[in-house]
Amino acid sequence: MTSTSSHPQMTAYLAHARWFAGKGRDHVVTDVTRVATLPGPPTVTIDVVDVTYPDGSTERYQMPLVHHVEEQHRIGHALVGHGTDELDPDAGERWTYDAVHDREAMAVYLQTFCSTPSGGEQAYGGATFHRVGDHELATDVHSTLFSGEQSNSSVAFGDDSLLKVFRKVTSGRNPDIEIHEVLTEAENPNVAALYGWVQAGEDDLAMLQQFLRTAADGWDLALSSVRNLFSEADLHADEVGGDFAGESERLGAAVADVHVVLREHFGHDTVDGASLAEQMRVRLEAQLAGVPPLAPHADALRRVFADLGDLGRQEVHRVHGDLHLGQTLRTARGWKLVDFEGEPAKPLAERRLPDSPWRDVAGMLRSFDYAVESVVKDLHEVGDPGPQVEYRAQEWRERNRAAFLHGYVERRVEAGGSAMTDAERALVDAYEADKAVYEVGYEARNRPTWVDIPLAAISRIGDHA
Ligand SMILES: Nc1ncnc2c1ncn2[C@@H]1O[C@H](COP(=O)(O)OP(=O)(O)O)[C@@H](O)[C@H]1O
Ligand SMILES: O=P(O)(O)O[C@H]1O[C@H](CO)[C@@H](O[C@H]2O[C@H](CO)[C@@H](O)[C@H](O)[C@H]2O)[C@H](O)[C@H]1O
Repeated sequence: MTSTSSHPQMTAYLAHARWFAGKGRDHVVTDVTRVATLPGPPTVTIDVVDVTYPDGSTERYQMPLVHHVEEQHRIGHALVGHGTDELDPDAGERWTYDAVHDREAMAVYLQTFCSTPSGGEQAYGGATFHRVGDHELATDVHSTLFSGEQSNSSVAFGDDSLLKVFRKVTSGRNPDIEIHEVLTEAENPNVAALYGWVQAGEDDLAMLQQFLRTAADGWDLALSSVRNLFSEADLHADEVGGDFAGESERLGAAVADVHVVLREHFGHDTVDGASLAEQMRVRLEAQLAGVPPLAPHADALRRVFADLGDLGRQEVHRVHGDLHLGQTLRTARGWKLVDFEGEPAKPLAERRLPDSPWRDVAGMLRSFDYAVESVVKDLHEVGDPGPQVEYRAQEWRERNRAAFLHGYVERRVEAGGSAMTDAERALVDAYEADKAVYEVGYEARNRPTWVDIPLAAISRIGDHA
């Protein structure tokens, strides 16, 4: 059922939603399609809205909605609209809210998953709920919306399961679900187990997975290690409390383990190394047009990619695609990787293509640089941290990058792969430059005060080119 009249309330709600990519641009919700009504009470619907921009481009977003007869003051911040619902006029006047903010609505989602048979599926209108494995979902629990929601909305059910509602609807299999399903079936210990998902036709709408109760964010852990080091400027990284190198090495092994499963399951191929270098050059040229701070480094970067030399054939397979410390969680049972959606800006079809595993490795290496430099940046805000801190920063960066790489390569060799070749080392260096180029664009758009971190890395690369 679709409504094509104007939707001013929905248009206004999107303008302030954190996950709405069109914030700050003129936009209008042109169509609303009701995909499903879930068995309540309260009445919960899954709507998909079409957003149109002045240049004629369109995007689709998912809006799980809860419709109450009475106003719900406790979730007033999530009010989408009040009045008669065009898609259900017989229901009379209702107060409609973004469902992820409402515990009663989330209990309906959970109940719907519970009544879906293990390993089976159940359809509600145009939405199909799927269950994976035999985990018995806890139902006597409260739901909590994660406050850091960015491109999606994540809701924890107690400390048992986690629902991730994908906001931007893109046609085709969502790589996060697809990869979690494969790694769960392979019993890989480095991800949260997949418990189920919601699908509408060809589109994946949401994913239910194991809640990692003992998880600590890898980015936060790395920052506290750096801060520890800086608090004792006379001590080396291996002498001061909070040394991270052991964790970095284990994280490298975890990434290698995940790569082994992805390679086996989705298959692998080889491509001419020169074509990977050419892709980096093309990405650079595309970024240069819209990101002025990159311009002074353009020639040095072009040289880095042009000088890659004869890399021979290089292996490609499915990878994470946007790996950094913020996508890692340290639990009591070791490291877990999250968010296999790939680079957010890329079209979905491209994110599912095989890619070089060294791209993920380079993403993590860049992240160790980010961790240390973001703490240095904080120190600069309160005065000059002095040369000793710069020296320690470099020490932390090199120590943890080396440990991660060692952990990765060693596990790869244990799994039957080869040691790192000179060509692969050159490829990792180039992927780091490539990622730093992407980061300059990302920071210029989202966090302009951070742009110096990838720019400084590019300058260092340029000095050696
Ligand atoms: N299975 C999980 N258990 C507990 N916390 C998780 C789990 N998966 C992700 N998280 C937390 O939720 C945050 C958002 O998850 P993520 O998959 O990166 O969503 P998004 O696509 O919105 O960025 C992560 O930074 C992580 O801290
Ligand atoms: O939103 P995603 O997590 O998919 O990734 C995007 O945002 C990241 C920032 O949160 C960005 O990562 C960059 O900043 C990180 C620190 O905040 C740092 O660890 C990464 O190395 C750095 O690339 C990521 O690139 C972007 O795709």
